[in-house]
This record gives sequence, C-alpha cells and structure tokens, in this order.
Amino acid sequence: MAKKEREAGSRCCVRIVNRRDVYLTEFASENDYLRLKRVRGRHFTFDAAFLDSTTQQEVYSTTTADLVEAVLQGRNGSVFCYGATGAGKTYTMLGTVENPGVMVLAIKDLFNKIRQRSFDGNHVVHLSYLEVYNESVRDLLSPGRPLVLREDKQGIVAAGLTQYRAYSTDEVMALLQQGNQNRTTEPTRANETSSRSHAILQVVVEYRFKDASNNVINRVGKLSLIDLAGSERALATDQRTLRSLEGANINRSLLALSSCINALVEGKKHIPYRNSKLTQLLKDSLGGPCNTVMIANISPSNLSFGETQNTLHWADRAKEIRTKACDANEEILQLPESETDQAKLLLELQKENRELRIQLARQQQKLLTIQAQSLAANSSPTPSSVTSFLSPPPSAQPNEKRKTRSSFLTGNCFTPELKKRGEEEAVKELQRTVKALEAEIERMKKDHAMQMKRKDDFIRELSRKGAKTTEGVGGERAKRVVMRTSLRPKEQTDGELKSPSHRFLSPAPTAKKRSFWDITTANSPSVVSLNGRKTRSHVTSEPVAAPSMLLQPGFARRKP
Ligand SMILES: Nc1ncnc2c1ncn2[C@@H]1O[C@H](COP(=O)(O)OP(=O)(O)OP(=O)(O)O)[C@@H](O)[C@H]1O
Repeated sequence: MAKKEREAGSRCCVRIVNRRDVYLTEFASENDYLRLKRVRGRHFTFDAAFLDSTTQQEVYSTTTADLVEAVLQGRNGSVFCYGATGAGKTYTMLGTVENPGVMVLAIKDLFNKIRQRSFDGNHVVHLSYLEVYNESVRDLLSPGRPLVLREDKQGIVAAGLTQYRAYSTDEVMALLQQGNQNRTTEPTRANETSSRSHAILQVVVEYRFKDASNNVINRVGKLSLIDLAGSERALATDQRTLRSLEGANINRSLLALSSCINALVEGKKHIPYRNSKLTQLLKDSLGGPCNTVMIANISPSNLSFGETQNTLHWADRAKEIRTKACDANEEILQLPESETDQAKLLLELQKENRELRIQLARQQQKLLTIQAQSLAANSSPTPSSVTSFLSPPPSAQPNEKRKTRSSFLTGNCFTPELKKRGEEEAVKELQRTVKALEAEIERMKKDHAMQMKRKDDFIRELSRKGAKTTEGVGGERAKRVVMRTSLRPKEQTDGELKSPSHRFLSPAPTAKKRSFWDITTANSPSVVSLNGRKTRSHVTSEPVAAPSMLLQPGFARRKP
C-alpha cells in the first residue's frame, strides 16, 4: 500500500491465496449505517499472483524468463503491464537501481544466454524503444517527428524507427535510460511521475547458424516489453484540458485494447486493431503467433476498489485469449553458391576467433596463478614447496629419529645459509617458469592479433561485397539500421592491433551522469518540452541541457 493510501486510512481489500487466487472484498460505505457489516467479494484465479513482498527477480522468473528463452529459439514474445495510475506498472517493468524490473532483467538474461551459446553461431541484437502519446507514435531513442505505422510482411512497423545494434547489457541500459528520459510523464493526483504514454521496448535477436546439412539458417525472435499508461478515468487524474485530452486518448487506446480482447475472446472474425495506434502495435502480441504475458498491477487499498476490480476483470478476460501456435521464425538462407561459401566461412572464422579468445584467457589465468605462487614464495619465510624439500614428512619416522634428524638439519649440517640458498633456488625456479609463461602468452597474443587482423580484413571484405549485393534489394531496411561502428569516430590505434572486442566498447560516461532511475527520486517537474508535453528528464533536478547519450561518440545521431 502506498504512503498516501495508508495516511488516508485505507483498508486492504485484496487477499492472495496459493499464489494463484485473488480475493477481492468490497467493504460497505461508512455512511451506509444499515449495511455497515456487509461485505461482498469476488474471486479470480490467474497463472500466478504475487504478494507485495515478492521480489522483482521472482516476478521476472515467473512471467518472462521462459519468453526470453523462446525468443532465442526464434519465437516472438510480449509482456505488458496493465493497471491503474500508481499501481506499479513502471516499477514492475523498469524498477529502480536496487530493484531492477522486468525490462532490465530480461536484457541481462538475454545477453547472458547469448554469451553462453555463442559457440555455434552468430547472434545480432537490435533494439528500438517507442511511445504512443496522444495517438501519435514517437521514437524514444531519437526523438523527432511522430512516426507513421505501416503494415508489411513482418507485421505492423513504425516507419523510420531507429533500430540500434546492441552489443552488451550496459549499452542497452544506457539506451533505456536515454529513452526513459524522453518519455512523457506528468504528476497526477495518483502518481508523482505518472507515465502519460504507452512505452514499447522491442528487442530483435537474429541468430545465424549452420544446420546438420551445412545450410545457413537465419532465426529471428522478437521480444516486446510494454509499459502501458494508467487505465484511470480522466476524472480520476485531473480536469485540465491537456490532462483530459490525454486521459481521453489513453482511454481510447485502452478501450480499443479491451474491444480487441473481447473480440478475440469471443472468437470474432474481425478484430478492431485499427481503432488505436496501441492496438495496431500490439496486433502481433494479441492475435499473432506470439507468447504473451499480461501483468495486471493493482493496489490493495479499498480506496482503489473500482480500479482494482476493473483491472482484474480485464486480466480475467484476457487470460481466455489463445494466441496462434508460435513456430520458430526460421529460414534457410538461399544465397548464391559463392555467398553461401562466404557465409559459412564467416561463421567458421567467428567460431575460431572465439576459441582463440578462450585459449588466451586460459593462459592468462595460468599466468596469474603462477604469479600469485611466486609472490607467496617471495613473501613467506619458508615457502611450503621449499619446506617440503628440507624436512621429511612428520609421519615418516618414529619420534626419536625425527628429533635427531631435525636437529641434524637445523644444527650442524644444514646451516641457515644452505637453507636460504635452497629457498632462493626455488624462487628462481618459479620466476623462470613465470618468464617462460609470459613469453608464451606474448607469442600467443601476437599470433592472435595477427590472425584477428587477417580475419577482420577478410570479414570487412565480405561485408563490403555483401553490402554491394544488398544495396539494391534491402536498401530501405539497411538505412533504418544504425550501426554503432559506422557512427563511432575512427579509433586511435597507436600502431597496436585491436581485436573487435576493443572496438565495441560501451559509450563513454556522460560528463554528469544522470541516474536511470531519476524517476523514482525526483519530484519537481519544471520544464515543458516538445509540444508542451513533459518527459521523465524534466523530473530530474538537473538542467534540461544535460548532455544526451545520443550525442556521445557512438550515439551521435542529432546535431547539437
Ligand atoms: N512493488 C512495489 N514495491 C515498491 N514500490 C513500488 C512498488 N510498486 C510501485 N511502487 C512505487 O509506487 C509508485 C508508483 O509506481 P509506478 O510509477 O510504477 O506506477 P504506474 O502504474 O506506472 O503509474 P502510471 O500509470 O501513473 O505511470 C512509485 O514511486 C513506485 O516506486
């Protein structure tokens, strides 16, 4: 229960039993003296119900982890949060620094999984983040003019939406932060940083590999993570014109969503997706081949009884929807023979590269261990290895003999000088091993760098050839994909060969770092931006002109 709700003296009207059943109790109004003791209730059953003590990780593992795995198998997945203003949708989806939400945990999990299975193929991750505000679609990663929705063979797409190629979790986090600051928010009576728009984060994972018959297979999976605006009535938020218009448009989208849910549940032929931008964008998630999860956020306070009942009602309806069977989006690449050979060679080279990197890492690990041993030998007065040369194991001889022997060693024959010489010998031996290993690693590094350079040149050559052939066919699509490498200024190599991993470093931190989670701590919106709407960045106490992540090297899309 929120602080405000507690202060208003509200009672808890929600009870969760068996992690599946939700009991909603309606208390009689305090003024209704005749029915003061009357309570009415409703009971709902869902796939899972979470208590307020549930961790974000638990919510992620129960709702989304399976979808992430399926996306890697080429199946589409969608997760959306639905509920009243202030019920915790953004908290569930985005979370805070200490408690990251579903979006963050899904991205982390996705990259971990890709890292684990990158031995048998090549993964490419593209990312886009958009919002639907007042029935117009905006690019959150590169704000500008509203985007137009078009239907093509991939489904509904926002024409001109920026697709960033992402290489690491950190990079995605930075993009999420950037996008989130551009999101339209406004304080309402129910929530200080209320999201006035629907936000959709889309992650497309392309996986290219060779099957048993040596065909090159391209597998594509799309994960959509959606944070809807609050489902409150316009009256519940504010009466001012802009808020009312917003409220009306938010409700229009959500009304359209409920009409689609109704039509889908009733098995109607015509589903009114076209009634709003939101439903057009969710077409795939609701009626297409997609694994879809709806998370309904509710407040346990009896003051929000109406909203809670409404949310649970729609969740209960939505659970009846059966999305289409979700087959893997896979295709055998029909490339000309020369190109197939090139693609296969590329995959083999990439595999070899990864193996070499692992070998190098192992050798470095070995070196570290030896160095640690050497350090220990230098610092301890009698290293264990040396001691074992000098003294026999205690159990080897009877007590008396041991005594004599030890006095013999420490006394006349094995003088301190001799002992010291033994220690020095052992340390020298260790140092020699370290040097030999260092030389071997140096040699391997040089070999590796040479091989990488040769392969890089080769890959570059292949991509150049590929670009030439696709220019005519996929020109438009290629234009939409912004490659980080093409945006990054040429690196200073100082004559040193750099492996691809060096080239794909995450962007440099901004001069003054903004917190990804400013939304949770800030409180005073001060500046009105684009078309009079406010964004999460205005909720921070920093000046609006703070450097944009997109202006960092590697993200420079807009001119200052
Ligand atoms: N499970 C939770 N644990 C702790 N705090 C929470 C939880 N859920 C929500 N909150 C807090 O409640 C407040 C409102 O939550 P949030 O902004 O996520 O609501 P919302 O449903 O997205 O609202 P809106 O529709 O207005 O955007 C935030 O300060 C958030 O940190």
